[in-house]
Parts: sequence; structure tokens; C-alpha cells
Amino acid sequence: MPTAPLLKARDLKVSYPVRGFRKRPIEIVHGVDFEIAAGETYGVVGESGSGKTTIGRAVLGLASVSGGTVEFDGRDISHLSPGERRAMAKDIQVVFQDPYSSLNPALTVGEIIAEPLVVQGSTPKDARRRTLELLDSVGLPSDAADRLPREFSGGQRQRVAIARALAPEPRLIVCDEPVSALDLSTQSKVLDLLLDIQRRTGVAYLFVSHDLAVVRHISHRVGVVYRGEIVEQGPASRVTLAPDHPYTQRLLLAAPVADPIAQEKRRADRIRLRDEQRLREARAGAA
Ligand SMILES: Nc1ncnc2c1ncn2[C@@H]1O[C@H](COP(=O)(O)OP(=O)(O)OP(=O)(O)O)[C@@H](O)[C@H]1O
Repeated sequence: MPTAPLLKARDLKVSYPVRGFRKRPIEIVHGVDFEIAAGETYGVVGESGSGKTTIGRAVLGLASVSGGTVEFDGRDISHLSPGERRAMAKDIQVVFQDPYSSLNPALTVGEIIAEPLVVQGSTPKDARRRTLELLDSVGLPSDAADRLPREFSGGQRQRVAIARALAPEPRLIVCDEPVSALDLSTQSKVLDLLLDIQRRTGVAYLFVSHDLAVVRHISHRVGVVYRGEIVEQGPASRVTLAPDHPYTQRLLLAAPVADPIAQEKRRADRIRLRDEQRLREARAGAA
């Protein structure tokens, strides 16, 4: 029997506020659907500016969900209070792209990794023991705990960021371009580490990247984002490039989006709502 998904996004819309006279938020993600099972990697791939990062930020509660839902373990997490969101940090963690800016330069590596453990109530002794275990699990020596981030290479820093993300034993990690800032050989080592961690812990990844090869290497399933929509999704093994397509990062998957009729209906609804809004504005302007 299939198990319920760990994460389920349904008709997810994400908007950013805009400064200015009208102050109407601008919608960046226009109603996407995807699911991630426990222990699975779902890759989100697409060209720059397509909305990949915004999808990850919505899952993390860092971008405002303006429509639809994000469910984690059956619970809608799209509109949590700051306190509820902090409590979710135990289950959903993040690894960002830039290993140089994502680690606090004033803290030792040990303090960085131990921070979430201390917040969760671990004693300093337990946090230290667990920190050394985590360093070992990401392939760093125990003396790394007493050094500062600036003493490490980009790849090593990303290992620290991964250890920090693993500290609360999350069930999902949002990986936002985690290897894009690294050279090729370091990229493959960090990807292999992520795969190994998944095998050992059963953690799921939402893996955001513009790089098809990277996404294919790590993902079980892939969604292709274009202009804020998932235009295609399917198993990673069936992803192929479409070289004749007008935009460079456009990818062609063998499997179409699961329910094209529902998607078409949502598109029609969006157009209708937009037209109704314009009509209201025109009437208000004329009054
Ligand atoms: N905080 C923000 N406020 C307003 N607009 C934003 C904000 N963050 C991103 N955007 C806009 O949203 C769109 C999608 O950005 P997003 O970062 O999600 O794309 P992406 O596919 O991850 O691209 P990249 O690979 O270049 O990071 C872009 O047009 C971007 O300018």
C-alpha cells in the first residue's frame, strides 16, 4: 500500500510584496503541485528566475504562500505563526547555496553545529558529543569543532552546513543550489555525501538546482519549473534535454504532468480571477 507523502504542495502560489503606490504583491509561483515521500529526493530544476528558490522558501516559511497549501505529514504548514514555524525547524532544515555567507563567521564550527541542539535543550556535554558524531558523519575531523569557518574550503564549509542541518534529525532538508558554488570534483563529493546521508538516515530532500546533471544524479523524481509553473514532472531517469527548445534550460521529461485537465482548469481559473480583478479596478476607477 502506498504511504502518505511527507510533503505535499497543492496549487501552491507564492507572492512577494512590492513597494510602491499600489502595493499589490506580485505572484511568482502560480499554483504548483508536487509531493515528496519520506526518504525521497524531489529535484526542482529550471532556468534562472523561474521560481525554484521561491518554491523552497515557501516550504521553509520564508516566502508568503498566497494560495493553495503545503502539507507536512498531513498538517498544513503554509500559514504558521513564527513560534509554530520555529517548532517545525526540528523537522525541516535547509542547506543554502553559499557556504561562505551561510555560516556565522564569529562562531566555531562546533558552536554552529551545536546551536540547534542547545536550542532543543541538549546539555552542553551531549551537544558536544553529538557535534563530534555529526562532524564524523560528514567526513570532517573532530578538531574541526574548535576552528572558525574561514579556516575551511568551500566544500568543507558545505559539509559543516550539512552537519548543522542534520543536527536536529530533520525528516526533510531543502537543499537550495547546495553545490553550485563549488568546483566540479567537490560538487560530486558533496552530492555523494548527501546520497550517503539519505541512505543512512532516510531523510528526504527538496533539491533545487539549475543544473540538470546535478539534479539527475541526486533525485528520484524531478519537476521542471518554467515561469513559476511546474511544466513537466517525472522520474529523474527519464529526464532528457530538449535542445531545439527556445529557452536554454527548458527540459523535456517523458512523463507529462499527472493531471493536465486539472492544470488547465486552474489556468482558466487564474485568468478568470485576473479579469474579475481588472474589472473591479476599472469600475472603482470610473466611480
Ligand atoms: N524577495 C523578493 N522580492 C521580490 N521578488 C523576488 C524576491 N525574490 C525573488 N524574486 C523574484 O522572483 C523570481 C523568481 O526568483 P527565484 O529566486 O525563485 O528564481 P530561481 O529559479 O531560483 O532563480 P535563480 O536560479 O537565479 O536563483 C525572480 O524574478 C526574482 O526576481
